[in-house]
Amino acid sequence: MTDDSAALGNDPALSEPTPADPTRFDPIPPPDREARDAARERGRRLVKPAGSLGRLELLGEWIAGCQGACPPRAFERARVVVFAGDHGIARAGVSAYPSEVTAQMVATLTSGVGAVNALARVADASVRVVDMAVDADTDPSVSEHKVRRGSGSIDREDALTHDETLAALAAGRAIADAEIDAGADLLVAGDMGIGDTTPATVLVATLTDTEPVAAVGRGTGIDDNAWMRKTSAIRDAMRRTRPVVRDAVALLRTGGGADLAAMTGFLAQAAQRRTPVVLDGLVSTAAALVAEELAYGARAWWVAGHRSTEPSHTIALARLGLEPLLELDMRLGEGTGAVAAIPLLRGAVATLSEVATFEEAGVSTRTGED
Ligand SMILES: O=C(O)c1ccc[n+]([C@@H]2O[C@H](COP(=O)([O-])O)[C@@H](O)[C@H]2O)c1
Ligand SMILES: Cc1cc2nc[nH]c2cc1C
Repeated sequence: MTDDSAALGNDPALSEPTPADPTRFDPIPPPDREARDAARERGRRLVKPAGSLGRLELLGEWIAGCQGACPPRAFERARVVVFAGDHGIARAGVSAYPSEVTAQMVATLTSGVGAVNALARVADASVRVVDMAVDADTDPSVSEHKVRRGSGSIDREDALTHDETLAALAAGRAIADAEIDAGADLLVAGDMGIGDTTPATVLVATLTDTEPVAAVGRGTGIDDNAWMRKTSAIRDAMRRTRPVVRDAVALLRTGGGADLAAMTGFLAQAAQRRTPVVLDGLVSTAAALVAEELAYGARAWWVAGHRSTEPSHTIALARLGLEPLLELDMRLGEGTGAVAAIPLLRGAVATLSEVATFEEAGVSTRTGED
């Protein structure tokens, strides 16, 4: 949810499915200004002191703009897609956990017993897991879009080939299309991948020209020795990513991974299809930063669910101009921070649609007003 909302047209033809070239986007339409203004006006008439619901009011206005409707409708199908992948850089000792956890967690999340599954049930959202590059054989129900087993070790080689990068971007876009066509009206991109905070930090630090030491974080909870290895890995990877900073596809190829590329396509395509997204932590926000490079204006369709403890998450949010809804010191990924915020979005819709106006309730308005 950003403040700028330059008025472009509202042409439904812009909501086309993914074209043959996965890097090409039509101009991203902004959310509907009229519906947003109508929501602001309606908010003023509701039976409460003006502005007293604080940022919940802005959230409701943003949702009204995304839906092009005032009052906004209750979300009917909130959907979390968890993008899973392994990263060669994990072999450099940059995580507190071994790579095999990725495949094990894919099975856990698919069985519905992970943290994101529990939070999603509370938020009335459903969860889908997709294996983009897990370094193991996973269930065919999740591996339809798999690009490879493990992305390259970005300190010394590309994460992906050019064709794999395009395939992952296209997969993310196709997944967004399929979810929206199936009725999804609110999307979350979650992540699961041991080592993935290293490439995510590389993408953010490269795009924001940040020094590795200012961007590096503790990920799954690394000790000081692993922190030094991770900082060196980020530094080495950035030697390879800096020269391609202006080329989003080359950036994903050199410093990203198949999961990050798919999330990038997913987030940009959601905006192309006028579907609001709740961003999660560092990894989804790093992909969002790249998606904004590919599809300028996409950020107007995203709200930040929370602020993770990762320093580069704060850096990425600042660059996108997004203020997170929650600050709970979460650092799990999977989409958990985004899903934790969904009840706030539901509350913003409910207040705009269910609260009576002063007139309806027969309550006196502010002193000095007619
Ligand atoms: O989203 C975040 O901000 C976040 C912060 C720290 C860790 N994670 C999760 O932990 C894993 C990556 O941590 P690491 O230390 O292995 O790079 C990966 O599965 C992420 O989903 C996620
Ligand atoms: C157990 C576990 C679960 C996770 N979920 C997201 N990242 C994770 C990392 C670990 C280690």
